[in-house]
Amino acid sequence: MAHSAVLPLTSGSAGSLSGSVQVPGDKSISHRSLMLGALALGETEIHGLLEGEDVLRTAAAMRALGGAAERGADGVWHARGRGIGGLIEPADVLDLGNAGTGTRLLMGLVATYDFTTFFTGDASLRSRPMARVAEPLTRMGAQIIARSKGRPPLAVIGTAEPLPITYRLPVASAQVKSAILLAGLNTPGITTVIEPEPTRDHTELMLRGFGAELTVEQTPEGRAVSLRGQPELTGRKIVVPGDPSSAAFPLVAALILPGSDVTLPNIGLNPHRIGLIETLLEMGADIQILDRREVAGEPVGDLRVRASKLQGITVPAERAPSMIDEYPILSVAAAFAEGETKMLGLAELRVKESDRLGTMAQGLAGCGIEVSEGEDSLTVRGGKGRKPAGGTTIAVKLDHRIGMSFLVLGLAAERPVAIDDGAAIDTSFPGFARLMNGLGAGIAPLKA
Ligand SMILES: O=C(O)C1=C[C@@H](OP(=O)(O)O)[C@@H](O)[C@H](O)C1
Ligand SMILES: C=C(OP(=O)(O)O)C(=O)O
Repeated sequence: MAHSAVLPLTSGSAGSLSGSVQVPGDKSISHRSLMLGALALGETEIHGLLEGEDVLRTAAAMRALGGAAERGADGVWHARGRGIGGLIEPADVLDLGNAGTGTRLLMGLVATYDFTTFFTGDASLRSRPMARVAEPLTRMGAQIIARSKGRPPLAVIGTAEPLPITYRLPVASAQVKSAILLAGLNTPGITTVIEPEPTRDHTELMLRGFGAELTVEQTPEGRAVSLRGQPELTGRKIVVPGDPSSAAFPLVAALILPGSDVTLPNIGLNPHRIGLIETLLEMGADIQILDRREVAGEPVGDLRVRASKLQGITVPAERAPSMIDEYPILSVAAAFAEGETKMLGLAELRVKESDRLGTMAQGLAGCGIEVSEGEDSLTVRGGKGRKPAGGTTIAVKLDHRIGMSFLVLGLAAERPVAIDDGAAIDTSFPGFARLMNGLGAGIAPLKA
């Protein structure tokens, strides 16, 4: 899996979008299903796995740790494990590419094994803070040696005698929560994570589904998740729903292109993931949720989206964990709304694949949009009856969500918008340009 070649893309003014398209599988659920499937005894069958670069790196890492994770000719993935305690020391460095989730969750998974694992990734991953995971894992007995500020490359020296901990999350992060719970799998006794602000709970749902004993309790300090260590996990069937964070791009494109009517079937609607839908509905979006159902333990539904007049609103800080990856595309929607949209509580955006607050503010300004960047907030002033000017090239800094956001903006701007490199889009949304063009968009390679 070599890092892909640079791929400049451009998107120009499109008419309306119409049709029905299935977005790829959920990235969070895909990582977790490979990890738990390659730990559990017996076979885990995974339908609809996201075959994006980030997830393929996790599959390779699980194989290096002694598990099995293979794609069948029919597109169904099969994982098989050696049971809790059965992982083996990888013979080489694990290269997780662009994936923060893969890296942080795997750091937890290997921390309670008596061996050493080395991690690295691309330039974006090597700039991301891992101390937030290293700190609780150290309390459990592991040692982590990293570059300054906890950045990769790093080594996790696992412990042969792990200690269960009770840990209160200092930042709202499903990745940190999950890393501790996964470390707790090979730890005797009860490991507890307390989260003052609830974050996505796919790890909890899936651990239970594989047979672990896990309880969730509301305490004065927050939501306390407790896992009994050394469970016997057994393989199961997993059906991965469409990723709501990927659906966000065609969804917002349909809202801002007059006359559009798009259906996005089979989208995950976990309550900890739908902050964007909630926000857009408050802004006046015409989004219908059809045929709500439960598939393999996760809520799912079909979204029908029609072009809408949007109004600016204030998005409260407490909503951030349920739409943390959606602020780049929300800020594009805000550029087409009447009035001001204020997004609060965004400090975590500074430590994603790029500093998403800075990258969005700069890019929107470059497209002629009035925007102001606070330390942990972003305010976008849209409307005034004019389309954003566009007509610029955005440096995406290896950030898939920045790339896709500006390509969506270009569809509805006065002049085309280009991105310097769309290769990173494959990390979470392979086939993005093809899918968007199938709905009527005009996204194409940028000719030199
Ligand atoms: O647990 C996960 O799968 C994820 C959690 C979020 O990160 P944080 O936990 O750092 O907020 C999110 O940004 C990321 O894309 C996926
Ligand atoms: C932040 C993201 O992913 P990760 O942390 O896994 O790199 C994302 O997909 O927007």
